[in-house]
Amino acid sequence: MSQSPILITGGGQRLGRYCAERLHDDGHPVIITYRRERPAIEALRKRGITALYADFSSEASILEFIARLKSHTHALRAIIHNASHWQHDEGGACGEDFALMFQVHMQAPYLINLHARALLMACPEPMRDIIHITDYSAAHGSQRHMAYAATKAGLENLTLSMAGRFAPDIKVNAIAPAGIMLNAGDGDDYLAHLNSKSALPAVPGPMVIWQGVRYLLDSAFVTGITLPVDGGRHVK
Ligand SMILES: NC(=O)C1=CN([C@@H]2O[C@H](COP(=O)(O)OP(=O)(O)OC[C@H]3O[C@@H](n4cnc5c(N)ncnc54)[C@H](OP(=O)(O)O)[C@@H]3O)[C@@H](O)[C@H]2O)C=CC1
Ligand SMILES: Nc1nc2c(c(=O)[nH]1)N=C([C@H](O)[C@@H](O)CO)CN2
Repeated sequence: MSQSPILITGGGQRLGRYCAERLHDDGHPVIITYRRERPAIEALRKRGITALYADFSSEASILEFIARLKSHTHALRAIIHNASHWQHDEGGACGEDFALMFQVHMQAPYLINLHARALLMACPEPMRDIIHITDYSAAHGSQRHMAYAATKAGLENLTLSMAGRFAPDIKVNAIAPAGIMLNAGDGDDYLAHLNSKSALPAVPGPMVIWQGVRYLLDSAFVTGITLPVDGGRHVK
């Protein structure tokens, strides 16, 4: 059983919440970050999961979160960067949206990994992990989500740099999902559109991401990879 907590950002809903709950079920102490207080956050607290407020929209707010994290724990078993702002490019170039996605997808993982490295090194367990949740579009582009895909590509590149810099003490890997969960308002047409893009047509839900997280946490000989969890889009 893990004694040092696992931090997962954006753990208040959807994929992050599902993985936070499974990690807790597996006996890991879990810390999630959230921005908006709501019943789901209280429900996680009632399960024994720690919820820390974090807004990754500026360097100052990222550093403020890191300071609170360090006052909350002296060690971490793993950091899972799941938080994300998903914004399309429609309506013309919007620099503010690009800047926000840079902050959330690149600057927050960069600063948290560098500043929290000592917390991972203080973990007495044999393995320590950083996992970046990126996106299929990081390696393939997206005509409707160009800024989103570009900032996820930056996170994917950070995986390579930090895997080399943090080895052998800390493993650094990424998971690149595609079409995992629908959003409110997604209709049958969009579901059919998603299924048409995959060799394995399905919108599987968060279990498949949890399986990837568990694999990476348990694998002592894997670092610097991006694990595609996308239904085989690249072979379609
Ligand atoms: N869902 C899917 O099918 C796919 C998902 N992915 C990736 O998987 C991960 C999880 O996806 P999903 O669960 O749908 O994600 P969500 O869109 O539900 O976002 C996850 C969390 O990110 C947090 N967040 C957003 N902006 C900020 C910010 N500025 N500061 C701090 N936290 C922020 C939110 O916290 P709060 O709610 O507390 O405000 C939110 O709960 C993401 O990285 C996503 O890009 C990739 C491909 C497919
Ligand atoms: N932060 C988010 N990123 C992404 C989401 C999401 O809901 N939040 N969704 C996708 C999927 O491609 C979705 O459109 C189909 O499941 C991509 N990234």
